[in-house]
Amino acid sequence: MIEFNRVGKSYGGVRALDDVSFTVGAGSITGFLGPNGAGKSTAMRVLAGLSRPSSGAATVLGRPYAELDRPGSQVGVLLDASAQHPGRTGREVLTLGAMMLGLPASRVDEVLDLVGLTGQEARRRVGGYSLGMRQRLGVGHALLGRPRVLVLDEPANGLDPQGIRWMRGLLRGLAEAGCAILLSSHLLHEVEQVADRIVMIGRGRVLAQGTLAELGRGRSLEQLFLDLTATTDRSPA
Ligand SMILES: Nc1ncnc2c1ncn2[C@@H]1O[C@H](COP(=O)(O)OP(=O)(O)OP(=O)(O)O)[C@@H](O)[C@H]1O
Repeated sequence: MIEFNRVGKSYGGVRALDDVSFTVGAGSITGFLGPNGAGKSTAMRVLAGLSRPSSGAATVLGRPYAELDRPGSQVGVLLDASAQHPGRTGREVLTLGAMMLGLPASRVDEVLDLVGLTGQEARRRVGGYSLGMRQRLGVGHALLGRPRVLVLDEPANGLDPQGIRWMRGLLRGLAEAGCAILLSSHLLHEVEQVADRIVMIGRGRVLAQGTLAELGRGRSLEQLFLDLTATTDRSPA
């Protein structure tokens, strides 16, 4: 459902992605890991059509994002939970999103319920939201069109323990319903619990991919991460 095929991306002399290939299938959650500056957000931006690859191709449901019919209904994207207009209320953000997708207003209430934002919270301006509330709103925005593919950049960042548990249940439920989920996170313990597969990158290159059992061979995800990234610098060449 998600496919990176030899994707490269350069910014001037900086090689942010170098020959990146992996897939995410229906009904599975892939944890996308790597140190700061490894290229995770760049890869997700390329996948969501916000940035052009310098080489190779990233496709969703067999096509580049920009060529999808009604992409917002097929692919849910959360790249920056703080990107929402601070002057709008949570309900306004979701209502505008629903209008863009041609969805009934009732979907806004369903989504608020799904992400655990109360009616009172939804009436507040996003500028006054905590990071955790913004994450819930961002996930809700991504889920509006009941997409089959989800691309989430650090959605658990800023959530409290209850929020993290809620997110885990939500993502597992979506995957069980057939959704393909690409999830970046620095919360390794969380990824360990929720992801079926791991793709680890460093300096823009895929360092390892597979199930944790295949890759870890008894090591925790944290130890695997530290072992694999010990030999790579944080930033691209
Ligand atoms: N618009 C840009 N212009 C120039 N360089 C960029 C741009 N976007 C990203 N980079 C560089 O590309 C590299 C990869 O950055 P990216 O944000 O994708 O990493 P990341 O793995 O998401 O990091 P983090 O875990 O810190 O979010 C970094 O060296 C970054 O400085």
